[in-house]
Amino acid sequence: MAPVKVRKICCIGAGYVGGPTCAVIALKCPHITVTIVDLNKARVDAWNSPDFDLPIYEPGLEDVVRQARGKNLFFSTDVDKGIEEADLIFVSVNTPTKKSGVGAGFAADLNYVELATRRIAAVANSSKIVVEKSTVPCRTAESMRTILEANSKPNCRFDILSNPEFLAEGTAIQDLFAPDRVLIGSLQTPEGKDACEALRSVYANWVPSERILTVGLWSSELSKLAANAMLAQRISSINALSAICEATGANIDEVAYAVGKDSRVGPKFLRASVGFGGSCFQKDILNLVYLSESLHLPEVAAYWRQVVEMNEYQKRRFSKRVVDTLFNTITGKKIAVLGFAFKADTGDTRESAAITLIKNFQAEKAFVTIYDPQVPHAQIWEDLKEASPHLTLEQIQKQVTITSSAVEACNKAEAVVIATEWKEFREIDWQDIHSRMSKPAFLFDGRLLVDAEKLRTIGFKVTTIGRGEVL
Ligand SMILES: NC(=O)C1=CN([C@@H]2O[C@H](COP(=O)(O)OP(=O)(O)OC[C@H]3O[C@@H](n4cnc5c(N)ncnc54)[C@H](O)[C@@H]3O)[C@@H](O)[C@H]2O)C=CC1
Ligand SMILES: O=C(O)[C@H]1O[C@H](OP(=O)(O)OP(=O)(O)OC[C@H]2O[C@@H](n3ccc(=O)[nH]c3=O)[C@H](O)[C@@H]2O)[C@H](O)[C@@H](O)[C@@H]1O
Repeated sequence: MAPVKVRKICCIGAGYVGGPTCAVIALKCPHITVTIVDLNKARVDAWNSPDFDLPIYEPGLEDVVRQARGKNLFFSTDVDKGIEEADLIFVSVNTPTKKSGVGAGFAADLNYVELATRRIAAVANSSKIVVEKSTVPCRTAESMRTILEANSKPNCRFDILSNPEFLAEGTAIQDLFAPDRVLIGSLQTPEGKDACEALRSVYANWVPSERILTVGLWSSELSKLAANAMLAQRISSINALSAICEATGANIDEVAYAVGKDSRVGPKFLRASVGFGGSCFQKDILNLVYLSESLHLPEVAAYWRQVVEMNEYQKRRFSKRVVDTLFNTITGKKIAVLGFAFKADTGDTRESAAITLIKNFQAEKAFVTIYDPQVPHAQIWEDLKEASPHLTLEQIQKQVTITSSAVEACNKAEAVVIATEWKEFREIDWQDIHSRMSKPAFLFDGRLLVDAEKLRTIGFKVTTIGRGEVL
C-alpha cells in the first residue's frame, strides 16, 4: 500500500499548540484543507473573530491566520465533522498534571487525550492517521491504538504517529517556519512507515528533509519529555550557580558567558532568572519523575525531581532577598511587580514565577501593584485567586492593584521587582520612575534585564539575580 496523500487535516484542540501549528501547516500547504476544532466555543469564536482578535498573543500569528483563514484554514466547534472529513488528525489537547487520584501532582492527566481518541473511534467511517501532538507519557500511543481498534468500524484502520511539538511561546511562528527539527515517531511496520511518510510529506512542503527525523514511536514520545527536562535542567543549573554568585561576588552573566563559550555546552538557555515558568517544563518533568517511579527507578526520579525543587528554591530565595533588602520587612510597603506573563512576548501566565512572588509578598502583608503589557486583568485576578484559594477576591483586591502602565505601578512604590523580561521595561524612563518612588528606591531585577550600573547612578538601590554585593 502506498502512503496516503494527505488532503484534509483536522486538529483537535485550538490552543497554544494546535492553533499556531496547524495555521502554519495551512499557510505552507495551500493544497491541504486544515480544520481546527475545539469544544471551547469562546476560543473558536475568537479564532474566527472578524477583526482577528485571536485567543492567544503570539508575534506573527495574526499575519499567518489572515493569509489562510477562510481559504484552506477553518476553525469550528463541530468536532465530529472535522474528524469525519479528515484523513489525518492531530490530537493537540491539553495534558495537565493530575490533580487527584493515582499519581496526583505528578502524572499527566490523559483524560482529554482519551476523550478525543474515543470521539475519533466513534465518529470515523474511514481510515485515519491519528497523530499525537500533545505531550504524553511514553507508550500513550499504545493506549490510543487499543481504544481505536476496540471501537473501530469495519474497513477503518488507524495508524498512530507521535509528532511532539517543540515550539516555544513568543517565538512560535518562527519556530514553526524554521524548526530545528520535526520529529515523527511510528511503528516500524510497513503500515507505520507509510503513515510516517504521509506526515513527512506534509512537513516537506517547507522543512528541509534533513530536519525531519523519523524514529520509533516510544523514542519520539520520550524525546519530547527528555528535551523539556534537559532545557529546564540547564536553567536550574544556572540558577543554582546564581546563588553561589550572590554569595561570592561572582557575576552569573560572566559565568554563563564563560561556560557557554565551550562549544560542547553552547550559549543558549543559560540565563539566570527568578525561575522558569510556563505550562510545560514543570508538568513534563513531573511526568518524567512519575514515569521513572513507575518503572522502579527511584534514583532517576530523584535526579529529575531536583530540577523542579531548585526552581521552587529560586523563587523562594528571590522573594526572601526582597524582604531582607527592605530592612527585613515589607509589611505595609508598596511593591511594584513589572511583568506577570511567564516570559516576554506571550500573554500566557501558566506557572509564571510572578504568581509565586506576588503570593509571597501578599503573605508578608505588602501592597502589590502589577503591570503587564499583555496579560488581561481578568486573567491576573483568576491566577491570584487560584494561588490563594483561602482568600476571597475582595480580600485579594485590598492588597493588590493592577495598573495600565509601569509608571502607574511604580508610583510611590518602595520597590520595583522585574518579573518578566519585557523589552519595554528596559526602555522605561527610569529617571522618571525614580522621581516618583519612595526613597530609598529599591529595584530587584529578576531577569538580568536592566543596566544596573546606570540605574545606580540615577539613585536606585539595585539588586540583580546572580550578582552579589561583594566587589
Ligand atoms: N503551550 C506550549 O507552548 C506547548 C504545549 N505542548 C503540549 O501541547 C498540548 C496542548 O497544549 P496547549 O495548546 O498549550 O493547551 P491548551 O490548553 O492551550 O489547548 C488545548 C485545547 O484543547 C481543547 N480540548 C480538550 N479536549 C478536547 C476535546 N475532546 N475535543 C476538542 N477540543 C478539546 C481545549 O478546549 C483547549 O482549547 C499539551 O500536551 C502540551 O503539553 C507542546 C509544546 C509547546
Ligand atoms: O513543551 C513546551 O511547552 C515548550 O516548552 C518550552 O517553551 P516555553 O515554555 O514556551 O518557553 P521557554 O522559552 O522555553 O521558557 C520557559 C521558561 O524558562 C525561562 N527561561 C528560559 C531560558 C533561560 O535561559 N532562562 C529562563 O529562565 C523563561 O523565562 C520561561 O519562564 C520549550 O522551550 C519548547 O521547546 C517546548 O516546546
